[in-house]
Amino acid sequence: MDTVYIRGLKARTVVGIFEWERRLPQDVILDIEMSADVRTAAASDAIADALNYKEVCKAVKAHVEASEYQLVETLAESITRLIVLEFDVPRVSLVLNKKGALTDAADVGIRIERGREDYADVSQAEAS
Ligand SMILES: Nc1nc2c(c(=O)[nH]1)N=C([C@H](O)[C@@H](O)CO)CN2
Repeated sequence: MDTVYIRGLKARTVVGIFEWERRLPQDVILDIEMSADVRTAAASDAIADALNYKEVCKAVKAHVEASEYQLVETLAESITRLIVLEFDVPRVSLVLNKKGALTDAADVGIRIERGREDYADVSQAEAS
């Protein structure tokens, strides 16, 4: 399987457990790797056959900026769910970097990997 990736996607959102974090939006930086078979797009040279990374960026940024989660875990899970279900991606790996959250650390965050099987119940419910 091939990979379509996005690195360093920046979005501003309310995320955190402290009172000041509920008031002040912060930047999160996302690195995303999506499994994809790129052979059809390579043969046709048509964007319609490709996993369009610009469309993924647009959808993820809009989703993150509208969200208000407490934990990076919840935010990360919601992003992988969106990518798998809305873009029909078999497997996605996400690094969510919450830069500036801790003064004594360069950055903190979370890395998760999810696949269609993780959201199988949702896919079935939406199909019926
Ligand atoms: N595993 C996690 N630990 C912490 C989180 C989190 O979302 N997941 N969040 C915080 C605070 O909001 C922090 O970002 C600001 O001090 C602390 N630990």
